[in-house]
Amino acid sequence: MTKTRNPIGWGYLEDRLEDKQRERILPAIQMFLGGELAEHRPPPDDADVAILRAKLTPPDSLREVIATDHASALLHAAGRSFRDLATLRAGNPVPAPDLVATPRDENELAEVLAWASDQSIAVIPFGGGSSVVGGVNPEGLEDRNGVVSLDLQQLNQVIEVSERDRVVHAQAGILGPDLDAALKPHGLAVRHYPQSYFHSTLGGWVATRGAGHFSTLRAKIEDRVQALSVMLPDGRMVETRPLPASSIGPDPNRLWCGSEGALGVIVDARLRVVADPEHKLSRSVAFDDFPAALEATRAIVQADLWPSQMRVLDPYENLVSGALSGNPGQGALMILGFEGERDRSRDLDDALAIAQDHGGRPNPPADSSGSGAWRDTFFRQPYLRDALLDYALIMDTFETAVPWSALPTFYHEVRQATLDAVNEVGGTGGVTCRVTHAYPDGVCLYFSFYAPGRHDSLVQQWREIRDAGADAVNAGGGTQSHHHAMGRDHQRWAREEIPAAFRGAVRAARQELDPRGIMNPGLWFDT
Ligand SMILES: Cc1cc2nc3c(=O)[nH]c(=O)nc-3n(C[C@H](O)[C@H](O)[C@H](O)COP(=O)(O)OP(=O)(O)OC[C@H]3O[C@@H](n4cnc5c(N)ncnc54)[C@H](O)[C@@H]3O)c2cc1C
Repeated sequence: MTKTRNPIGWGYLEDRLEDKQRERILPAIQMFLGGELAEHRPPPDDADVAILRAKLTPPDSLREVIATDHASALLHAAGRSFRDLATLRAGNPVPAPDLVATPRDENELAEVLAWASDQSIAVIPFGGGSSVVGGVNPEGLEDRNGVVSLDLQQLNQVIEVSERDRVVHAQAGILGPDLDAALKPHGLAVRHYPQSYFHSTLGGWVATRGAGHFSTLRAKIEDRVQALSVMLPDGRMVETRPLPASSIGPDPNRLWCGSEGALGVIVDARLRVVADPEHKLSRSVAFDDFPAALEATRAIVQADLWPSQMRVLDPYENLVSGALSGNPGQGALMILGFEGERDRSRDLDDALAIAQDHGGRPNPPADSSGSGAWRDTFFRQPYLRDALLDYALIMDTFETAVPWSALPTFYHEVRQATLDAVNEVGGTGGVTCRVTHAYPDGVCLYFSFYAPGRHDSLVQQWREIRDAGADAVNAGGGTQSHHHAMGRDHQRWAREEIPAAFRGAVRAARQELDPRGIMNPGLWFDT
């Protein structure tokens, strides 16, 4: 069955939470909130969401690949952050692309770019549209002659699977599950599972420097990019050489990893993949508190054990996510996963021993109260967020990374600043945190916050909380994003994070590759 993308919500319309599922969860939400939710207000009909756009006339030669209808423009008007979804429901006209181009091959892609260049029309590459940082939103582009959303979903072929090199070469618009399906017969897998796995693309992962399933070693997608093909706005193709490593100057792949559509269109990528693991093991470990669990995490990653997954929930996250699946957790919880071609039970035993040295209490292997329950909640969360938006619940996340030496102070300060803002805005609510990725020198902390909002001012309320969290991250020396990218939303803080000379170098690279400035303008250090 072909499913329909929800133009103003997460994922597919067919997979939305059913009323009875929502009703089952509401009491737990009310309990954690310690306050009342606003009245239920269903989302508007798509057709009633007003969009702002100019009228552009595409050349006849492109008519077959260009859509001008309201539904297409609406679907491409925003990513899928809380801000995006709340904005789409707010009742004000939303900036949208004037046209949506969906080229079917590289020739059509070149033609779209040539037309846009010629007419000084902004082009915003669009993979799955799951950006949570304002990466695909045509905002602040009123000075352009128009905006085209460049949907890459038709460039979705697997070009080659090299079993020998363990590399897949595929077009950028392919979705996560389709890439894995092509690898399965070869006994290979990407095993890159962002929470947006079903709705994000290879090109989007690379363009945002995303992260997924692996918590160590292969955490970031840029470490797995072997080579890229990028089309510049003048139609030139840049192809980097497939190499396992090189020291011939700065790495060209790294210029486009994280380029967020601003340095050309990633047309295809060669990605290092892994053998579909024969062995998978997981255990959860209970800790009295988060600092003890963090110390155990550090000791495990510094012991060269490289767990494939290492999620560490602070007590608030453990309580809330457990309760949503009917089993509230106490204290902090570490979820350890080891997978691979060989049996990794010895690594798991060593990691468990280290965890015990730090006060951890391993749960029995079959205990599903830890890992399984948490994973289910994780994948359903975006649909839950939509359902709770009907009650004006502010529910969002932000992620950062810091060195171990900044912890646990950084955690406490960012959490407290965010919690203060939550209480200021909603009168009640909560902030939770989990470790999602761990490195020998530091860790990625992923914060979630929730507060009761008001239907008429959700975006402003969200912004107050989000800004407080971002300010605290900045003050503590963390990055504004470990894997969600900069987008339009993080520019204010990114300016402080990135040295001025490097910002200048990026601007110069942009001038060289895109002299007319049509590629995703307004992003990065333009202003
Ligand atoms: C519920 C939810 C959960 C998420 N979980 C994760 C997670 O676990 N890990 C994670 O890393 N991210 C996560 N994200 C963020 C998002 O899914 C990632 O940033 C993802 O990599 C974006 O891929 P996409 O194909 O949807 O790209 P899009 O959202 O379409 O685009 C993202 C940016 O990349 C540019 N772009 C896209 N394709 C190309 C291309 N071919 N060439 C040049 N530029 C391009 C766009 O212009 C834009 O700036 C999540 C988002 C949501 C909504």
